[in-house]
Amino acid sequence: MTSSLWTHELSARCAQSTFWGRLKDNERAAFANVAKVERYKRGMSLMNVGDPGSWLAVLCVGRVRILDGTGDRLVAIRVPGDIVGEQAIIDQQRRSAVVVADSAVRAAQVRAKEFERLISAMPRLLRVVCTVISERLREATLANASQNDSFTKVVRYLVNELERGGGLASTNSAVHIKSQDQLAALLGLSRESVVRAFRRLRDLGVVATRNGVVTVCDPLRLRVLAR
Ligand SMILES: Nc1ncnc2c1ncn2[C@@H]1O[C@@H]2COP(=O)(O)O[C@H]2[C@H]1O
Repeated sequence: MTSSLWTHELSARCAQSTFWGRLKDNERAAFANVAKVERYKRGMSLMNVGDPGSWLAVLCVGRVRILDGTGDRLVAIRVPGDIVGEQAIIDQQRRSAVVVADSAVRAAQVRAKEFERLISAMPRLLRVVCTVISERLREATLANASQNDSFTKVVRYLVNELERGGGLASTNSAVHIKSQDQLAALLGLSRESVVRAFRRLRDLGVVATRNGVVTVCDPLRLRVLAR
């Protein structure tokens, strides 16, 4: 695949909140210029905990699971436009997690040295990497603080409803709730905590709410928040 083809397709499809979605055209072109697209079959490992990190990648096609050191716990799911393997390049430590292809994957890989050159020439790239890492930290803080609290209950309720309807994988699936009062009663929560949970989910860009219909805009992120 020529670089102009994959960059064009990825730019058209990826979410604005991803690493690639945040880049300017000239930054995308510079990245693509030094990247090599590699293919992985479902189940193949891209990275293992403890490996030295000599490259990072932007996912072009497919999705990957991020698993913790035991290889058992799902930490995150990354989708086209997301960057993986950036931590070992930034802090020059070993790989922090296992990265496994969850489908057929294509990833545009850039070697550490090339990436160093890119960020020297285009320092904003480093800021974009920092933004992505900062968002991840925020999510982790939120997930930690909210284990088994009202937020998690609301998130898990939405995940269950989507799974029942078979819609977890697709974006913009709808969950119908009669009212926030009734949902609060169903989950044994106060109305205020349900309102707060939906506000957080809207702020994170995970759901939109309107007239008793909850539209799940980012089902993968919802799944990760439910863990
Ligand atoms: N909590 C997380 N959320 C999303 N991605 C992660 C998380 N932890 C590790 N990763 C990714 O998994 C990669 C494993 O290799 P690195 O440590 O180089 O870089 C890591 C990140 O790109």
